Amino acid sequence: MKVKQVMLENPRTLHRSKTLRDASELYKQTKVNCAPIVDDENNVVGILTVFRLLEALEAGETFETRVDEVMDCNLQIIDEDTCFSEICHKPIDRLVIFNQKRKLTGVLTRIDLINKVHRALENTEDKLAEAFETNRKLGSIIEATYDGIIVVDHQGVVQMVNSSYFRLQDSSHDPSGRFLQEIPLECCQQVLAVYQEVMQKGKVVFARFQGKNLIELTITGSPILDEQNHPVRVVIGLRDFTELNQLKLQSARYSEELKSLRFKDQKELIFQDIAMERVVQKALRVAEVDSTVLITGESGVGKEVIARTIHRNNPRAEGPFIEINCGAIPEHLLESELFGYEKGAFTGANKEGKPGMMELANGGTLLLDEVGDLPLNLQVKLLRALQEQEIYRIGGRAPVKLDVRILAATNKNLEQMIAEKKFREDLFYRLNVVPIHIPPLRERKGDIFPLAMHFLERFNTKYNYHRLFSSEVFKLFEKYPWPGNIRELANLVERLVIMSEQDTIHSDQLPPTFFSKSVASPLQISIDEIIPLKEAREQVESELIIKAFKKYRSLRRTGDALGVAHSTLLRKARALGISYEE
Ligand SMILES: Nc1ncnc2c1ncn2[C@@H]1O[C@H](COP(=O)(O)OP(=O)(O)OP(=O)(O)O)[C@@H](O)[C@H]1O
Repeated sequence: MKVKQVMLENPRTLHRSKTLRDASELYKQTKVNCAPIVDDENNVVGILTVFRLLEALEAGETFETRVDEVMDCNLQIIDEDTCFSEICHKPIDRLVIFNQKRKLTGVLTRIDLINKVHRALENTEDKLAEAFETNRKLGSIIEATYDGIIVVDHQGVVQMVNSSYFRLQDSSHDPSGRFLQEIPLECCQQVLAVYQEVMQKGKVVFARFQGKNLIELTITGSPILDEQNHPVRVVIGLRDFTELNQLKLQSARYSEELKSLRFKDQKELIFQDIAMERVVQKALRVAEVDSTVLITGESGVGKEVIARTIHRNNPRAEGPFIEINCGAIPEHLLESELFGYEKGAFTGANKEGKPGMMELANGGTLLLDEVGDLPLNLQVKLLRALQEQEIYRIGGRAPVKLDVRILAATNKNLEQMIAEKKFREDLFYRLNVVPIHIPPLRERKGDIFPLAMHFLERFNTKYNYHRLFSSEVFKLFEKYPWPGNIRELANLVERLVIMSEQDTIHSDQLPPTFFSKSVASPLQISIDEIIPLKEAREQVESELIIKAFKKYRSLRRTGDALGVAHSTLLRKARALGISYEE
């Protein structure tokens, strides 16, 4: 502290001819207790303190006495930049302070000094209290930090640790005061290496530590530098990822459990065979994203069921699931069904116009079932819609934005159709982003029993029966090739439940196809002449359909017997020119 910081600045002076009365007036006015006395040239010639004035009065002087008669001439002259510690032993009453140009700038009196020191003390106390509070706050922040903290000095001695540190240490012993290499931590060597590197480089250093039992730490060393930028202390932070890893593991386990619960929750999706389990796993995986999926498999294997499973497990699950059967809608209506139309687009159109299935599926999923039956001109339009993510209604000019997840299903061999130029290759690749093939029921025999039981329970509940299958029935079920797949199985079980006269359903109630040779060996067809395969197929199909129509006289039962969906049956009959009356 310099003298100029504690002196009384620019004191009022008294001319040496002034009296003690003038001096006492000056003290009263300026509330000071001393005054430098100057001569005609304004040189300081003495100093008169209150104490000296009182002494003079006591000794018999009067208020009319001149100040230069009683002033103290033994002046102590000090430079204002002198350190206070150098002058504090001198008689303070008499200090007159000059600046470097020898100009009077202040006086130092005892009372002023006491006041100043008192104020400075008060100030220091406030600052100390502030520092104490900041220290306390910093301390509690360090304590509250989840990371373990070790502060190490430049000699490698631990100065302090926070309480989080003890989570990582095997014992509760405070390592403060010990050398860093002695701290009881599994990662002690790595901590030491970090400390040494920080001390060398004076920069922040990171390291990773992988211990036993999923223990994983990030070690950070940060230097505290002195004024010459040399590290004097190192703050080491230990961030523990162990719990995070455990949580990750736990959450992975939960999500696995959730997945298997979801498996079980697919009430409409019964499976036990490993082949089908793979299909379902693939479907659930692809459900997490929005890729286009092409589901293939024979009629009735469950393509639509898998499509619904994908939708239900997709973030779009709350959105609509719209299915359009491209094979069941007459060609001239299909376009307006798919894309919709504006009012007055064509004769017979709804006056208000109508949104198409693609538009209705916005925010959800669109299943293009029997996509192989899509006429070529619509294949082009569909491809454009999928690429542009927008459609035009028939007669509409403004595009409608699409946000639809597309699933397509078919029982046709699209690759063969491409070769025959009946299906566009570019559309095929656009749809076949993720292929899912569902094997026929005869190739996943493990599903026959659970499916049969599932349908038995469903129809028992529906019709309020308590039917059971005899064991021979299951044996025959397993041998049967199920050309109509699960649809055929479901229909058969429903029929057996209704038609059976007793609760146990025996094998003799099964249709003759279950006992025909064809089950064991392929059908014998006699061939008289060589004809093109396509023609032969059409002949066989048409004979079979006519025969089955005659026998069953019901579209549904005919379909069941031939193992095809009604829509497929109708389409085939139409294509072969077979008229059908129930
Ligand atoms: N795994 C399954 N669990 C329970 N029911 C199933 C399963 N797979 C299919 N089904 C049922 O079988 C019937 C036929 O299934 P789906 O319509 O999904 O077959 P598809 O392959 O789409 O047939 P198509 O090619 O004729 O359209 C439906 O009634 C469906 O509920």
